[in-house]
Amino acid sequence: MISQIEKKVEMADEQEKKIRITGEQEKKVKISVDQLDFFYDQTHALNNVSLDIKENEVFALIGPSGCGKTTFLRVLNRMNDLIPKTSVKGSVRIEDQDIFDPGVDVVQLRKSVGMVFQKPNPFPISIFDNVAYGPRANGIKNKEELMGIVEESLRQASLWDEVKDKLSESGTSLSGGQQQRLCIARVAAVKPEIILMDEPTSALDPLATFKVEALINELKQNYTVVIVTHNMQQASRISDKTAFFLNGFVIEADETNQLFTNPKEKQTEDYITGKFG
Ligand SMILES: Nc1ncnc2c1ncn2[C@@H]1O[C@H](COP(=O)(O)OP(=O)(O)OP(=O)(O)O)[C@@H](O)[C@H]1O
Repeated sequence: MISQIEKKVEMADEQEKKIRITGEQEKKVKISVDQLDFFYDQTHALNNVSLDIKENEVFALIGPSGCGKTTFLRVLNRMNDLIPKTSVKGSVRIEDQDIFDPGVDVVQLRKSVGMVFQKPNPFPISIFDNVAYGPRANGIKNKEELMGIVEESLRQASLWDEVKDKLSESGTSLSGGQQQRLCIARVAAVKPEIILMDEPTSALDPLATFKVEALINELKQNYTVVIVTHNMQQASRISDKTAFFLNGFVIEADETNQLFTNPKEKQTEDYITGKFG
């Protein structure tokens, strides 16, 4: 009798394992980049880049200075459009939409692909107004609705408990790490699908870095996160996949664990073992 029960439990475990593995395989591709080239006038900053980034994963971009990581990140919400004499070839699709299609509403694109910068950049207005800024710009005026969005966004950014009693104080009065989490709340408030982060912890101390890393790990439940980092330990701590960039090329992209423990390319190995960079 006992062994029958044990067998049933075992079968149920197997079944669950199968479902989970199938679930993993069915993760949708959120961003599909195909043969992407990017130029700043004559500078060929990205060269034939093809990558798939899946939903609800943290995707890290690593590589030495000037290899194209930030350029790649900024292509994803067409921030580079703002720089004169730039040009792009190839395609970037977010789900079914080609983001370079002339019909694309770039303002809408930047709402669904939010960005967090290296240096925390809260507006010199209250904590509440910082987070409510985007929703207000989208036409939400109702005070209760705004309050709900502000609380939800600050909770998502793991900042609510620290600021709930001082929402009217200036965003710039917070510590660097809190300011960065405020910026993440500001992005979350417009309900993006993708969050781009350009070295979001490089201006923070170790404790603040730890908090933002923990937050990134939680954010992937609701968002796809693409993050540039100079810190390889950070990439290995927080990301599911990593792409190694060099001179505008993607040399290797793989599961983070695989890329750091068993890289396929010699250049990747040399970089992660500190032979150059
Ligand atoms: N606004 C710009 N105008 C002209 N060239 C640029 C501009 N931004 C970047 N570049 C050039 O494009 C190439 C890629 O730069 P990018 O900033 O994407 O590299 P990165 O890997 O993010 O570097 P870092 O790690 O130092 O931030 C470099 O040769 C850089 O000089």
